[in-house]
Amino acid sequence: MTDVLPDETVRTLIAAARAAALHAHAPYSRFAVGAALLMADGSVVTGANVENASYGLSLCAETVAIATASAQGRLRQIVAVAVIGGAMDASGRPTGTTPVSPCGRCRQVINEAAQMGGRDLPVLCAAAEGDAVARHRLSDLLPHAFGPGDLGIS
Ligand SMILES: O=c1ccn([C@H]2C[C@H](O)[C@@H](CO)O2)c(=O)[nH]1
Repeated sequence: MTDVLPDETVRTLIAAARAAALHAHAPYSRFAVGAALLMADGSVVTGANVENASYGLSLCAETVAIATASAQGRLRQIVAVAVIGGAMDASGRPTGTTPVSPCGRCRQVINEAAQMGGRDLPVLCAAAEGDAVARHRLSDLLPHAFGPGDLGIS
């Protein structure tokens, strides 16, 4: 269990999420989101939002990152999540200084990784620019969650 993330780790994860957001496919909302997962071995897995012409089929950055970790057989090894986002400028770079918080569906997707990994994940919420970081725990963002334990799975 990662209790308190060192500031350097927080900065590294946010930088990775910002780099990932540059690959967002977000021509409809023009809101780029990047997510970075800290893995138990110290490596980082990232994702960016992938929108769709059928708007409701769009994939959030956090979900893309978690699916990538799962595809690598590492769903249980996620120890922290960072998310950043912001409105894209003309060149496609996310902008702004207001931290972004995971949407409700992403909180539930993060919860699957958290509960299967036996952790209460730190979720770091930052903006495209600036130093503001809101440090949450998943259990604060999604209290009383429905999860694998409700189906007898651990
Ligand atoms: O937690 C979130 C919230 C929103 N988005 C994306 C979805 C859509 O592409 C864009 C605007 O909602 O931001 C994410 O990637 N993660």
